[in-house]
Amino acid sequence: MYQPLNLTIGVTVFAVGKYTCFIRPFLESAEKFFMRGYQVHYYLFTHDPAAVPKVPLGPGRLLSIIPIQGHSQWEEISMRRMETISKLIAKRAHQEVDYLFCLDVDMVFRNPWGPETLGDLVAAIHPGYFAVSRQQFPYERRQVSAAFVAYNEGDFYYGGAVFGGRVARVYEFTRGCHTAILADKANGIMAAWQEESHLNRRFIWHKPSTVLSPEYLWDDRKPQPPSLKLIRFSTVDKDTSWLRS
Ligand SMILES: CC(=O)N[C@H]1[C@@H](OP(=O)(O)OP(=O)(O)OC[C@H]2O[C@@H](n3ccc(=O)[nH]c3=O)[C@H](O)[C@@H]2O)O[C@H](CO)[C@H](O)[C@@H]1O
Ligand SMILES: [Mn+2]
Repeated sequence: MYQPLNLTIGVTVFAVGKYTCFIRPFLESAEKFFMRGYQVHYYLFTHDPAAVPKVPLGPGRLLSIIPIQGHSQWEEISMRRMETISKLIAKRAHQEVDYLFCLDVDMVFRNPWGPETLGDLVAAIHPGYFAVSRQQFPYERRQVSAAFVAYNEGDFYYGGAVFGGRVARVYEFTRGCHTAILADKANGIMAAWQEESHLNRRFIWHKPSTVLSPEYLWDDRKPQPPSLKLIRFSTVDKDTSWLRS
C-alpha cells in the first residue's frame, strides 16, 4: 500500500541589505506552492532579523532566522552562500532535514513545486540558456580559474538561483564550490558569474541526478515562450542598481 513519505525538506534563503524586501513575497508564495503536505524548514539568513516580516506558516512548517554578517559587495554576499550553507548543514541541518534546496530570495512561486523535484543532487537549467549551444554558455573560460570549463565540456548551463538534493550531497557540493572559490581568491580571481560559475564547473564533474526545466527557474523579465506551459518559480522584476547600491 502507498505509504506517505515522512520527509522534511529544508530551504536556505539569504536576505542581506535591501534584499530583505523580498522575504515576504518569497515566504508567502512558498507557503502556497512549495512542497505542500510535507514538513518544510526554512533557514533564512539575514543581517537584520528584526526586518523579517511575520508570515503565517502552515502546520509542520518552520522558519529559523539566522543572523549573518553583511558585506559591502553584492558579489561577496552571493558567493559566501556556499560556505554558509555547508556550515549550516554540518552544524544542524544534517539532523533536521532529508533534502535541502538553496534558493535566491528575489523570486516568487507561482505554481506548485512538489516531490517531483526531489533527487540526490538537483540542478535547474538557467532560463537564459536553454536554447543555445554549449559554446555560447557563459562558463568561466580563463584556465587560471578553478571554475574553468573548456569549449568541449558541459551539458547544460545551470542557474545559481536553484540547486539542492539530499542533505549530505548538498554538503559535499557546497564545500567543493567554496573550496574552489577560495582557490580563486588566493589567485586574485573572481569567476565570470561568481558562485554560479563554480556551480557549473562542479556539476560537470559531479553530474546532477535531477535536472529541473526552466519551469522551476524562470525570470519575469523574459517573455514566456509558448513551449513553457507553466512557470513555477520566477525572478521578480527588480531594480538591480538600487538593490546593489
Ligand atoms: C541574470 C544574472 O545576471 N544572473 C546572475 C546574478 O543573479 P541574480 O541577479 O539573480 O543575483 P541576485 O542579485 O539575486 O543575488 C543572489 C542572491 O544573493 C542574495 N543577496 C545578494 C546581494 C545582496 O546584496 N543581498 C543578498 O541577500 C539574495 O539571496 C539573492 O537572491 O548574479 C549571480 C551572482 O552569483 C549569478 O552570477 C547570476 O548568473
Ligand atoms: Mn536572483
